[in-house]
Amino acid sequence: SDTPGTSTGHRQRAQSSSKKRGVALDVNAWRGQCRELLRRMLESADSEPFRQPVDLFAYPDYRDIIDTPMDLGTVSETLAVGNYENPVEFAKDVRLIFSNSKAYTPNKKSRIYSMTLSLSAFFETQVLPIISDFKSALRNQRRSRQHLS
Ligand SMILES: O=C(NCC(F)(F)F)N1CCN(C(=O)c2ccc(Cl)o2)CC1
Repeated sequence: SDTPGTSTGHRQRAQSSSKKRGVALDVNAWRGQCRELLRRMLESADSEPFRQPVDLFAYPDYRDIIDTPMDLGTVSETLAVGNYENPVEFAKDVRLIFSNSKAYTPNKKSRIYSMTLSLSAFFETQVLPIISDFKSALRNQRRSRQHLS
C-alpha cells in the first residue's frame, strides 16, 4: 500500500520516453533480431537443405510444383540489403521455404521434410516475440507522434 500522503496519481508520464512497461520500444530493433534468428537457424544442421536455392538438376520437377522458390540465403541477402520493411515480410519469406518443402515432399516421412518441421517449429517460437515487440513499438510511436500533430 502507498505511504499515506504520497500523491502518485499526478505523476506525469515522461513525454519523450519510449520506455513503456520496462521494454525499450525501438521500431528498428526487429532487423538485428531477425539477423540473429537467421544466424541461429543457419548454424542448425536442420537448415542444410534450405541454405541455398533448390538444385533443379537434382530435382528437375521442382518448378512444376513450386511457383516461388525461397531459401535462407536469399532471405539473408534481402534482409542485409534492407529490402524487408518489417518482420512480417521477413517471416512471410521464411514461411514460404517451409510451405514449399511441404508442397514438394513426396511423403510426410521424407528426411528433408522432417527437417522442415523441426526448423519451422523453432522459427515460429522465436519470431513471434520479434513481431509482437515491433507491433507494440509501432503503436507506441504512432501514439507519441499523434499528440505532436
Ligand atoms: O535441393 C534442395 N536444396 C538445395 C541444396 F541441395 F543445395 F541444399 N532441396 C531439395 C528439395 N527441397 C525440399 O524441401 C524437399 C522436400 C522433400 C524433398 Cl525430397 O525435398 C528443398 C531443399
